[in-house]
Amino acid sequence: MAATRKAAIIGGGVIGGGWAARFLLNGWDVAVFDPDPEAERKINAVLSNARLALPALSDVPMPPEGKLSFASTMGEAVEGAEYVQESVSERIELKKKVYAQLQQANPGVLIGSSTSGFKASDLQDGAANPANIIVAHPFNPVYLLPLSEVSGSPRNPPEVVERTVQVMKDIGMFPLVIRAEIDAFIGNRFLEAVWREALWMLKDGIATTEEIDEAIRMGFGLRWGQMGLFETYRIAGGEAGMRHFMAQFGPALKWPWTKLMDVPEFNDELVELVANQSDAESGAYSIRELERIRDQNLVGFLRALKERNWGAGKVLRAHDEARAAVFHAATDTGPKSEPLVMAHMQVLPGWIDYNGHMTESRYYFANSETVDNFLRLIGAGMDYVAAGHSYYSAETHIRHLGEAKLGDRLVGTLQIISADEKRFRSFVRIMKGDEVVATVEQLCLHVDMAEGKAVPAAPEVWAKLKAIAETQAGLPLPEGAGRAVGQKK
Ligand SMILES: NC(=O)C1=CN([C@@H]2O[C@H](COP(=O)(O)OP(=O)(O)OC[C@H]3O[C@@H](n4cnc5c(N)ncnc54)[C@H](O)[C@@H]3O)[C@@H](O)[C@H]2O)C=CC1
Ligand SMILES: C[N+](C)(C)CC(=O)CC(=O)[O-]
Repeated sequence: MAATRKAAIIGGGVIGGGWAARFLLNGWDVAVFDPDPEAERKINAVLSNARLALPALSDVPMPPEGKLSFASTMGEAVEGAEYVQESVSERIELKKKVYAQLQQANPGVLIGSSTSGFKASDLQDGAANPANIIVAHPFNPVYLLPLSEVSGSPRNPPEVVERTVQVMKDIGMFPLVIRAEIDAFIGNRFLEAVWREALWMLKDGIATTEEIDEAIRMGFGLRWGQMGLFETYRIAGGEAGMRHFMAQFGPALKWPWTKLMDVPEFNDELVELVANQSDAESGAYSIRELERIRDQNLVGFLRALKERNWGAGKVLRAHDEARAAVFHAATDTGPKSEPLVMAHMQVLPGWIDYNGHMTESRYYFANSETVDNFLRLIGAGMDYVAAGHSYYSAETHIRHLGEAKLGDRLVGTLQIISADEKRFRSFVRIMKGDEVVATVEQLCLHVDMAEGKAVPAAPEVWAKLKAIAETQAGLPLPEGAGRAVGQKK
């Protein structure tokens, strides 16, 4: 087992709480330092929401959750930490003071800042070790949205950028390295333009907060989340693509379509206008309720992207694959005279039914995971299928013996009861610790997929299957094997 990694989160507000949840749910220990006496309560509230949302994006077991602690000093928080995410309020003098204390306590530690707009050079000025301070700007909610804008200065050696990128990847984020230092990076420069336009429209009485939100969520907001700006406009150019789009809409750059050159005056009147309309639009919900609604919408959206291996969905798949490799490494790799450990699984949020238990179809899925890994082991994995042969299930009997609930970790073991060149009969136990929660007995036939009929397996596949069957031949017939539905014991 690899040693648990530790991150220190300095500042436990909206963003620090989100980072804490992402690190913890990815198996890191987290120490938070925040002088606010309410910080612990707030972080735990964010964490409860994150526990409902982030695991719902995963199709492989989550790593065991890391330990959360609240440090009484910054030195205590950063002790033994591999990485610090600074998330204190957006005031440069405060951030610099924090870096001085952190670097005094742990001079070599890598510090990523959540700043929404300060350049790395500005944050580094006057620091004892400027090379180790870099921007890692996230988007809210940090535990669901993968983007982290990694922005360094010439004072950051390439290894610091690379280490930051690696930490972000290790917690399932998409690190976007910004190639030139600019205020507010890419995301906020863009959002600021949209924000300014929206404030003008409010101030000029053109639209309400609700109407502006509807314009986004009923239309272009849905496009941006899956294709961004340029890919969307490329399609808007029709078959002639981007060039036609530019020819048609380029002249609009000179038309009065935007007020971006001006900034509305930021005064109490503007604040009241925005805040009152926002209360009228969304005040019926508490912030935590809105967060949960937002999270569940994002989970559905992200899962759709994951299904299609597109955009942010690609990042989710890659993160699953990296974690799956850890669990695959803990499965058996050869014959053994006891049931083979073939799959590690976790009851994830999407697996639960209205009774609060693992839903029926997931028992079949748990068997498939176990048998599919077994097929890979005997050389009948995806390459074999692509070459035209596969094992098809012909008969399956599931017995439900115990309960599996949200978060439970399950292991699938497989025993071969009988096998020949054309078929095998397997007996899978779905285990929760020492308890058998289900058994799945199955007959699989080896099939020529083009012919659609059972044929002998390739000699090398049969040799591996036979070796396992022979090694397990001395095992007693499992209790329950061969039972009919409803049969008395
Ligand atoms: N709220 C947002 O949407 C986003 C904010 N950010 C950035 O994240 C950072 C934090 O912002 P939020 O979480 O929104 O603010 P926040 O106001 O929710 O939290 C800031 C926290 O810092 C704590 N703090 C103040 N002085 C401290 C000190 N000396 N040591 C430790 N903690 C201290 C405060 O008690 C507070 O809990 C800012 O740099 C902000 O620009 C980045 C992305 C999005
Ligand atoms: C409003 N904001 C500048 C703090 C926003 C961000 O920095 C990113 C986000 O989550 O939109």
